Amino acid sequence: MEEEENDEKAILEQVFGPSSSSEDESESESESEEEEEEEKWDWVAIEKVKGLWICSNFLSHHHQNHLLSAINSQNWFTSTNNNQAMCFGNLPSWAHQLSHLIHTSSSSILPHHLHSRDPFFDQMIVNMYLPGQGICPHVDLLRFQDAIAILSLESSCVMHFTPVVAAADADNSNASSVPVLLNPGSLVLLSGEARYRWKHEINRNPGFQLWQGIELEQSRRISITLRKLCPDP
Ligand SMILES: O=C(O)CCC(=O)C(=O)O
Ligand SMILES: [Fe+2]
Repeated sequence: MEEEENDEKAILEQVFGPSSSSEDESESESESEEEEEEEKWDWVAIEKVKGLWICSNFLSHHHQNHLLSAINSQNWFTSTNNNQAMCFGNLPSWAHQLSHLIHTSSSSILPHHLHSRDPFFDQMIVNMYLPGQGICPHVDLLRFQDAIAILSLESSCVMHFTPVVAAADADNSNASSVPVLLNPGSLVLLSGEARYRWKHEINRNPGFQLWQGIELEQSRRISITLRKLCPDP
């Protein structure tokens, strides 16, 4: 167990630098200590959606900032008409290391046949959403294997999951929609039913981003989706 924790720490340091390094001058010592705490990953199963897990504290503020700097240095979103970047096969080193980190953290929640595949992920989409922008209900393409990870950065949002097979009573379809809060630094993992039998959606139109009755304030949101392609037929 202790060995596993050391392993996690080593990976985090490799990816983001030592957590004690204070690149952000405004970061106080007590905040750094808090972030050390945050490196313990708490996976929570979303009960109604089998195979859906969230870790709200997957990355500390410090590590989110490192990741955002790495994304910014790719210059993907400097032009206003570009809001998506895709990589196949050769992921940038920071994404490769993020994949490694997700792999390490998910050993107890993913079925063995998914956790043991190599490479764990070989495809990445980075999406940039301005306030009001989201993604329509969908199931990810079947060209991707099971087990999909989505990391959120910058702005919180609510992702809704709805069953692919709609409830017989159409009026009741809202009742079976399951909201999940994706805060910055959170990671969701979808496998099995969550990946194949539920659609996911982010509606950031005014009035739709409600969490516990309160409308979330929106700013730019960046997400990193990691998946693995199916082998060629
Ligand atoms: O941006 C997100 O959080 C979700 C992205 C997504 O579902 C997709 O690219 O298939
Ligand atoms: Fe998706």
